Amino acid sequence: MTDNVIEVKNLVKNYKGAKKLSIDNISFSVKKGEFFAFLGPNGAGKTTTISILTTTLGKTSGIVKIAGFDLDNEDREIRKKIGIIFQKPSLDKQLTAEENIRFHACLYGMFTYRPTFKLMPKTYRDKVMELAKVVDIDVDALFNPVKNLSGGMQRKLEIMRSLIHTPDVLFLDEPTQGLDAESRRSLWKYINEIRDQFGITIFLTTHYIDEAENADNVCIINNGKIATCSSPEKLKKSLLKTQLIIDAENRDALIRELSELDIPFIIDKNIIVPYSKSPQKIFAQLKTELSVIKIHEPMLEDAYIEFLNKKDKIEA
Ligand SMILES: Nc1ncnc2c1ncn2[C@@H]1O[C@H](COP(=O)(O)OP(=O)(O)OP(=O)(O)O)[C@@H](O)[C@H]1O
Repeated sequence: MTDNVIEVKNLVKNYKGAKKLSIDNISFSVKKGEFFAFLGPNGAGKTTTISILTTTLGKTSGIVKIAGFDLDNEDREIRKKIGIIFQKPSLDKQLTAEENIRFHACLYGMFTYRPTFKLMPKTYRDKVMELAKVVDIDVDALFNPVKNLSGGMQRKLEIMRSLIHTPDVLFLDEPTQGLDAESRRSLWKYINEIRDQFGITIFLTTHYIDEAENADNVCIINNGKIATCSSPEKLKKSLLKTQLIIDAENRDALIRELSELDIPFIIDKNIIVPYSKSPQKIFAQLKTELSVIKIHEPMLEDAYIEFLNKKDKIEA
């Protein structure tokens, strides 16, 4: 038994009439409970991949398995195992928040439809209240038409709806697109809480690279091909050096000392000393009194940009 909840092998998508393959023979897997981020520039193939995995778009060839079910002949089972939050909200604005959830739950065959919340079974009512608490939607908002709710609230409601059938995998396609910084932060708070509480696997595509900083694994897709798959830490280590940012009142003396010690440095606003192991060794050698000491830890975004730049140079 494999503990992979998503397995993709040699996946190809050739849109009708397109000149090149949008997905060009990609393979990757995601373990149960993992937070997996799928990153790439515009047009790289993220939405195409996520649409195939969530059964909303047909593939040209390849094997896709979700929660042990084969996309080719078990797509109905797959739909029951996944929750989806799309780039564009897909709520019915005329209905109340709770009605949106109720229709969804009944569509999934979890409950028989009843015309009011009160007439729905207790298990449904309890689940709605439990999830409303997790995503911090108050009871009044639940029974309000969606059109009266803010963008952030609607996103929370979508999370609630995607979780009502307790999926194994939650697919998030650019979930924070169009949200302000505060709503982005609170949305992530709820997603993390959901991970902790339910152990759900998260498959994320995003333009905000910082949102993938805490991912267990990151795959970068470029021109329909997987460019690299790795943990954010490994990706950063393989591409970037940590930097020491230093300066001194007597800058000339510091520059002279670094040169004499053969320590590579860059003169910027301060003096940047790239290092790979420990900064201790560098400090131990310096006699000049320092006025600035900072350590710059590279962010995933730095590694991502470096990686795409390198690839462009190689391919040019
Ligand atoms: N319906 C379609 N017909 C033909 N080509 C398409 C279709 N949809 C997408 N493509 C092409 O497939 C490629 C991948 O597009 P896709 O939307 O999956 O990229 P993406 O990484 O999600 O981009 P973005 O971040 O801009 O949403 C692009 O070259 C795009 O032009």
